[in-house]
Amino acid sequence: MIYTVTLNPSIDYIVEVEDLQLDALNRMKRDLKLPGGKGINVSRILSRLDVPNTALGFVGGFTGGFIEEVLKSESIVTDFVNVQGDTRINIKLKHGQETEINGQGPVIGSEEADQLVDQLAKLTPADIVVLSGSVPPSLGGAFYDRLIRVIGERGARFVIDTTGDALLKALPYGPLLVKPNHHELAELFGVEIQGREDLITYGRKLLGMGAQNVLISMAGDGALLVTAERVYHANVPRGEVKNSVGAGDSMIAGFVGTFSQTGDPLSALRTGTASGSATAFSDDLAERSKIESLLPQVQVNPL
Ligand SMILES: Nc1ncnc2c1ncn2[C@@H]1O[C@H](COP(=O)(O)OP(=O)(O)O)[C@@H](O)[C@H]1O
Ligand SMILES: O=P(O)(O)OC[C@H]1O[C@](O)(COP(=O)(O)O)[C@@H](O)[C@@H]1O
Repeated sequence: MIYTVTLNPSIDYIVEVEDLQLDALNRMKRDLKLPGGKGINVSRILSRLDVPNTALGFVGGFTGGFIEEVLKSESIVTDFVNVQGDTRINIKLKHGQETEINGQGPVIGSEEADQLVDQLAKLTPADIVVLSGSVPPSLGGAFYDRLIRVIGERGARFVIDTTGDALLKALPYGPLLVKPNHHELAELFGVEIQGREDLITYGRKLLGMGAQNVLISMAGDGALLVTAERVYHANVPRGEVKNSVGAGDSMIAGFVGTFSQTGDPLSALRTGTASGSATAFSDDLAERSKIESLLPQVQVNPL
């Protein structure tokens, strides 16, 4: 079974304006409220690809209720811990460019945190846990460490998609996959990345630090998969970009779903890339039909 963990879910409030004027009244051209948070996005795509999974994490208030309702309507299995405060609302402002303002999230108490840890204490070696997104400040910087130690004790595997220190601290535990985008990779090492060779160099550093597979996503330029054996490039299909929020999460879902079924990192890379692009070409996360229609256009080549 695949479990996704979203410590800090969100409603993604997507707002489109024609021409953003600062310090003035702007009127929305279009708006859309979607359940969000990285692990929740992974669960939605896994379910569309018919990969059994359960979404874990913390939800609260009317915003948390909205998320649970939408996931239920999509027949997604959830086992969230309920918290007192409201799940955050993240603003995704489209004004020719995409500007994002993400909230901090509600306070998570220590008993609530313990409940999530207890859920992971029931894992088996056949399970994969996808740990995705930021950690609410009230949980403290070491919370992922705590979860990863429990996952390790149970013999299960894990994927981690987060940034900075939380990601660096997870590497010695041997994550099955990490997926920084090219900007996050540069930030992680405090460097400027000039081209593909630099990306590969820093991708290999992550392997050396413990990751089993490093997937570097490059938005419209596709992705690189760095493994112990080789480096592969996947191109992106052609299409009109509508909303790239959740493209990275969709890529992780496509990769992990296929990898869990085939053990083959190359077909996982193809499905991951098609899933990421299918979401970038959709208003909400991609539908399965869109992912399948793009798959034939994705080619994976060794470098
Ligand atoms: N503009 C785009 N055109 C085509 N595919 C895209 C585009 N943006 C994202 N994707 C797809 O989604 C994947 C992840 O996107 P990316 O923006 O790199 O991740 P993140 O959302 O984590 O920043 C890319 O590798 C690609 O397959
Ligand atoms: O937990 P964070 O880092 O604040 O990110 C949460 C945001 O990331 C998203 O999951 C989208 O992530 P990606 O675009 O990287 O796939 C949104 O749904 C959500 O608003």
